[in-house]
Amino acid sequence: MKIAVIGAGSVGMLLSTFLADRLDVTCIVRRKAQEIAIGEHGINRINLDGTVTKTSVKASRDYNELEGASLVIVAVKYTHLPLLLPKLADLSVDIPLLFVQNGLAHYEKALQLPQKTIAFGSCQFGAQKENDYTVIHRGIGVLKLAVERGNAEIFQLFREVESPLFPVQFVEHAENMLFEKALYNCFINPMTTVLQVKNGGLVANRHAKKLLEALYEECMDAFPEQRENIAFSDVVSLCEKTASNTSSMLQDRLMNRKTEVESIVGAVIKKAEQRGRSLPILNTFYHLVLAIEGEKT
Ligand SMILES: NC(=O)C1=CN([C@@H]2O[C@H](COP(=O)(O)OP(=O)(O)OC[C@H]3O[C@@H](n4cnc5c(N)ncnc54)[C@H](OP(=O)(O)O)[C@@H]3O)[C@@H](O)[C@H]2O)C=CC1
Ligand SMILES: CC(C)(CO)C(=O)C(=O)O
Repeated sequence: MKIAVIGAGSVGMLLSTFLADRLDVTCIVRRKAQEIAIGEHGINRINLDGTVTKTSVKASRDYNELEGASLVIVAVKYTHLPLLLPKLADLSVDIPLLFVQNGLAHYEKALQLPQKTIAFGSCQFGAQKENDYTVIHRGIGVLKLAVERGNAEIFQLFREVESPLFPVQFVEHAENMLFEKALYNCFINPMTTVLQVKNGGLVANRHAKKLLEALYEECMDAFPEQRENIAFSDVVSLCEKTASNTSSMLQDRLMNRKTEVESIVGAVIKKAEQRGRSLPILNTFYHLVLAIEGEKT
C-alpha cells in the first residue's frame, strides 16, 4: 500500500518514519536538495534514547505521484495550504486525505475539497527536523485521528503501525478534537515563542508556570466545558513529555518564518469573542508573537 506524505518537515518526516515500518511511503517535497537527500539516505529518526532508526522513505517533487497513493497525508503548515489546496482539488476524488495541522482554520478549507474521504489528525508528540533527511523524536504523544467524512477503512492502517512509541487513538468529532488541541497550543506555543524556551521551560521555571496556569484559567473561564477534557495537570504533562521539543511556533520564529499564530491563537480568540469573552493574557501573547514577526520579516 502506497502512502504519500506532502511536506517532509518535522511532523511529515516523523510520521513517515513510523509508517515506513510496514508501508511504502513517499514524501512529496518542494526542494530538489531535499528530494536528493531523502533519495540518498531515506529518513533517519533519532529516537528518544538517542538511537537512530534508518527508514526507506522515498521522496519526489512530482505531484503526479499522489495519484497512485492509497492515502495522502498533508503535513505542511497552515501557512503553506493556500498554494497546496488547488493542487489537492485536482486530485482524484477517490484519494482519501488526512490533514495534520494544528489550529482550527484548515478545517473548513479542507472540507471544501472534492475528495470523498477527509480526516483530521491531532499530533501530541514532539518532532524536530534536524536536516533534510533527519528528524528528532522529541516526546511520545498520541496521534488522534477523526474521520470527518467518507470511508474510515483506510485509516485502519494506523492500527498496524501503532506502537508504544507511536500511540494512535481514533476519536469521533474532528472539530472538537482540533479545538482541544488548539487550546493546548495556545498554552504552549506562543509562550515558548516569546520566552524562547523549549516546552519543558514552561514548567521548569516557576514564573513561567504561574503564567501558564493563569493563561489556562483564563481560557477555561471562557470555555468552561473544556475543564472536563483538559486539566491543568494535562497541560503540565504535555510540557513534560515534550520537554526537549522546540514548539512548532518557536521553530518558525527561529527560522524567521511566518508562524501559525493566526490559525491557532487568533482562531481561539475569535471563538471566545463569539461568546462575549475576552482573553487578555492570550491576546497579549498573540500581539507579542505578531510584533516579533513584524520586526523580523
Ligand atoms: N513540530 C511539532 O512538534 C508539531 C507540529 N504540529 C503541526 O504540524 C504541522 C506541520 O508542522 P511542522 O512539521 O512542524 O512544520 P515544518 O515547517 O517543519 O514542515 C513543513 C514542511 O512542509 C513543506 N512544504 C510546504 N509547502 C509544501 C508544498 N507545497 N509541497 C511540499 N512540501 C511543502 C516545507 O518544505 P520546505 O522545507 O521546502 O520549506 C516543510 O518541509 C503544523 O500545523 C504544526 O503546527 C503538530 C504537533 C507537533
Ligand atoms: C505538541 C506540541 C506542543 C509539541 O511541541 C505542538 O503541537 C507544537 O509544537 O506545535
